[in-house]
Amino acid sequence: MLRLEGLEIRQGTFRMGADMALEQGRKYAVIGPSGAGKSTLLGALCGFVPLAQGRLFWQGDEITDADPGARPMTMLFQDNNLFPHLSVTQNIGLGIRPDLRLSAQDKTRVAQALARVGLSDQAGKKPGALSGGQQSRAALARVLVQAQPWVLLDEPFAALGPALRNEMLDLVQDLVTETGAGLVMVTHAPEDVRRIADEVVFVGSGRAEAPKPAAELMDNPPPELRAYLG
Ligand SMILES: Nc1ncnc2c1ncn2[C@@H]1O[C@H](COP(=O)(O)OP(=O)(O)OP(=O)(O)O)[C@@H](O)[C@H]1O
Repeated sequence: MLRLEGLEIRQGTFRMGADMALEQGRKYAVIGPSGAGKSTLLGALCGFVPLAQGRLFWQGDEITDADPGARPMTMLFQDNNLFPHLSVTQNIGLGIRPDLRLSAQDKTRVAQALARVGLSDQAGKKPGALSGGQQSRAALARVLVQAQPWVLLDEPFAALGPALRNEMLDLVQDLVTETGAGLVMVTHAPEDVRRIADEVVFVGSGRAEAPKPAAELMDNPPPELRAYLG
């Protein structure tokens, strides 16, 4: 369990609070108006945004001040964070060892991850030579080799068309189910929530609300969420 205990997060004059527990293996969608603090919340979980107050626990161990690399999570951003001068294989290898000194076993893991996302035949290419969907697949393969208990996605597929976005969401869903990872995904699209999320964290009015079951909440949204959904 990932426990957010009395968090206060500040970015300049912006402030938000969060107090909740996220259960291992569940899929959470983070939704709310633009500027409400969704990305800030993910940044705070990953250690990119410092906490002004409160404590963060993973499986009972405090990780409030842990370096981003020492936390039990991988973050995937919209731009996929692929290095343009490295091949797809090397980009994925970075998820195992930043110096790319990979053992035979590591190389096998990279090849398996590439196969799992359907990119074996693109392994030697640079990211610039891949389509948008293939770049997303490469980024997901890197998430896969990192094998962290939590995967955090910040509007990862917003630049893709609807059919491709659904394909990627289904792939994410399959990958987290296969690996038992938990998922926290920021999205603006209610249909994404229905497609993938078990629970919803609504961010608004300076607070990230504790998670609520997705189907129930989307069928019967409270006033603030109803106003956001339009
Ligand atoms: N580096 C920063 N310095 C100062 N203020 C910041 C910084 N980053 C974000 N903010 C402010 O924090 C608030 C929350 O921003 P955040 O990006 O988390 O919102 P969001 O809900 O993810 O929005 P969107 O849906 O538009 O991506 C905003 O008011 C923003 O202006």
